[in-house]
Parts: sequence; structure tokens; C-alpha cells
Amino acid sequence: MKEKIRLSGVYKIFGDQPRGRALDLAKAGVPKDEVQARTGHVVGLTDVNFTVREGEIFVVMGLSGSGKSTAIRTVNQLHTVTDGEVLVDGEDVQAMTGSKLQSFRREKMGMVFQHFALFPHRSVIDNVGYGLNVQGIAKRERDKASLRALSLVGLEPYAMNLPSELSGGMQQRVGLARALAADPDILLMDEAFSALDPLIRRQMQDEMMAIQAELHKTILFITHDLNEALRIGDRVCIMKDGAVVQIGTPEDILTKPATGYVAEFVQDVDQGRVIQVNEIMVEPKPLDPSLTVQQGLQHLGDRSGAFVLDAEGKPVSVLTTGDGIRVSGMGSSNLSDALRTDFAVCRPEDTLNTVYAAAGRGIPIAVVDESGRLVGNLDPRHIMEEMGRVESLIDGFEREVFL
Ligand SMILES: Nc1ncnc2c1ncn2[C@@H]1O[C@H](COP(=O)(O)OP(=O)(O)OP(=O)(O)O)[C@@H](O)[C@H]1O
Repeated sequence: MKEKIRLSGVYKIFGDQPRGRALDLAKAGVPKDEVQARTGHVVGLTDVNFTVREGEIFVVMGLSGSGKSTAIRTVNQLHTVTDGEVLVDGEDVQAMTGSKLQSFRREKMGMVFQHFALFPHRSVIDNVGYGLNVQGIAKRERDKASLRALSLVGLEPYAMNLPSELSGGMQQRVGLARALAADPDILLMDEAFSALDPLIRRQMQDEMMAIQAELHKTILFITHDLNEALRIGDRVCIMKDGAVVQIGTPEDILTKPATGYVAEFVQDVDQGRVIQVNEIMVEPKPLDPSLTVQQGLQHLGDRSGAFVLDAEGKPVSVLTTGDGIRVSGMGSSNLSDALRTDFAVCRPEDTLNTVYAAAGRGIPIAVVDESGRLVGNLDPRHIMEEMGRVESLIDGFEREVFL
């Protein structure tokens, strides 16, 4: 996939002499607090490296003061960098000045903030078209683009309303529409949904992901909320004290946290929303023919038993190991007596939270493809193990730190 944005060895020092001793200390790996104590300068970013690929949602996540906003602002040169390089489409952003920088900002990227000012006395459509107006685009064309952007966020019917007639969530949508109106390749979103109620926030996340899937924008999204990062990010970059701690897919972050710091964060996350069934399902294998009680019986791992399939490969009943042992213990040699039909069904791309209930009841879970054919088995115990795994990782880090 094409690279859209690249930060290489980026440092940002705030203070009177950013390129002086503070930079040298930061480059030598001296922690942010110590640099501040020794020089009075604040390390905003220290050796930040990441690339954002075309069409991905790349989320930068960290606590307040970790450097997220500073990092995103180097991409459109709202901040100059003290050292290092920022490239967008291979072009050096720091080298841009004057009208070139202006048109780069206007045409290539849209920005959405947590709190942005809508003009209270202008209609929604004029707010959305504001940037295009500044660019000197005629009203007819401007309105056409604004209406298209409003329809993307579901607000076309409110085009002629004033901002005060819209709810907070709708106003935030106007902000998104404004960023989309100029049809930029890149969206920079700084805590764009953080001020919204949880339900509205999730709706906005869904809408943004739908828009991205349709328009293939490259989105650099900043949040302090790991749940949000894992929900929307194709990849997530975790920052602490101006430095990058880990970059990975949501699954990487959850299952392979790079440091104890990341593991601590992960502790609070509902992993079931991120881990997919196909990551922990077991592939079905035919049973040893000598054990076959019926044509089509499939072996499903050592503990969980077997599904009986029809001629098309769809599961119709299940024989659990426990039921098999119970029936033979009662003197029956016919294992068919032990077959049961109360099993749950899910798809490989479902997330674990969709099968919690079945796992909790301890019933077998068949994983089927779009035509209902068996492609895997999900042992309820595997789910519980997976959920416990991150906790044991954290224990491991704690042992490393404290022993
Ligand atoms: N203009 C500035 N002058 C001095 N220090 C600054 C300036 N802007 C940011 N900083 C400092 O740089 C560091 C990173 O700040 P930044 O705003 O990027 O963090 P953040 O992760 O976005 O946090 P928040 O979510 O609170 O905005 C902080 O220590 C902050 O105090």
C-alpha cells in the first residue's frame, strides 16, 4: 500500500532555544522530565517515527501531554519540527512556505477538532462551504460540494438551519462535513469525537468508518481513549512522554503489548470487541475412521468433541466428549444416542463478544462460512483462556519490573 505520511526522527522542543542543549539531551535519550528540569525546555516529541499508508485509519493514542496533538500538527506545519523530517506524498512539509503551504493545507487535508467554532449566524451549508469560499470558489459550485459533504454525514436536510438549531453531535458532523467539503486526501482528526456522549460517539465512529470505506481517505486520528483507538484504527500508535511506545494492529496491541505501560492500558479494554473468532477457532479435521459413528463426523480438537455434518458440510448436531463418555458409561455402544443439537453458530469475522453468551452457557460453538459450512470450532474454554491471556501478560511484566 502506498505511503501517504511519514515522520522520521522527529523532535519538537518547546522553549527559547529549541535547537540547543535540550535537543542534544533528548537525542541522547534523556527522559522528558529530566530535560525539562535541566534546561527549562519542554520535549513535545522525541524521535518519533511512523508512516501512515494511503486509505488507512491510523490512530495516535496517548494520555494528556504525550505529544499526540504536537505530532498531528507537524503534518500540516501548524508546528515546525526541531529536528527530523515530515513527508506527505513524498514531499517535505517543512520546506513548504507561502502560497504552496496554503494550498497544500487547503487541498490536501481537512482538519476536525474536538471544539471547533461554527459561525453562529451562518447557515449549516455556509459553514460547510466556508473553506471553499476562502479559496474563491463560486457559490453554486461551493453549495454543490457542501451538499455532497452534508449528505455523507446525513445532514443534507439541515443545510439551511443555523448551528444553534442542531444538537452537539450534529454540530460535530457539520465539522466533519466541513473537512470533507474540499474533498481532501487526508483527514486530520484531533479528539474529534471526545466531547460527545458515548452513544453518539459510537455512531460518529461508525459513520466515519463508513465514509472512509466509501471514499478511501487517509485518516490520522488522535484520541486519549484506547477503546476508541482499537475500535476504529487499522493501526494504532501509542505515545508516552513525546515518544512512540508501540505501533501495531489492534490485535497486536491487545495480545502482544510491547511494554508494561501498554499492558496496563490494555487491562481496561474490552478485548471481546476486537479479537475475531478466526484468531482462536480450531480448524475441523475428520475423525479417525474407526471412531466415526456417522458419515461426516468431524474431529474438533482434543477436548471439545465433534460436529456431525450433512452432505453439504453444514453442522447438524454435535457430540461432546463429556456426552460421549456419559452415554458409554450408561452401557450404550451407540454414540448417536449422545448427539445434541443445542449448539451456537457464528462467522469467522465475528468478534468474541458476539459469542460470550454461548461461551458462558458452555455450549459448543460452530464457526460457519457464508453458506453455512463448518470452517471451525470455538471451544468456550479457548475464549476464556484468550480473555485471561492479557492478564497473565500483565502479571509477567509486573514480575519483570518488581523481581
Ligand atoms: N506551545 C507549547 N509551548 C510549550 N509546551 C507545549 C506547547 N504545546 C505543547 N506543549 C507541551 O508538549 C507536550 C505534548 O503536548 P501535546 O499537546 O502534544 O500533548 P497531547 O498528547 O496532545 O495532550 P492533550 O490531549 O492534553 O492535548 C506537553 O508536555 C505540553 O505541555
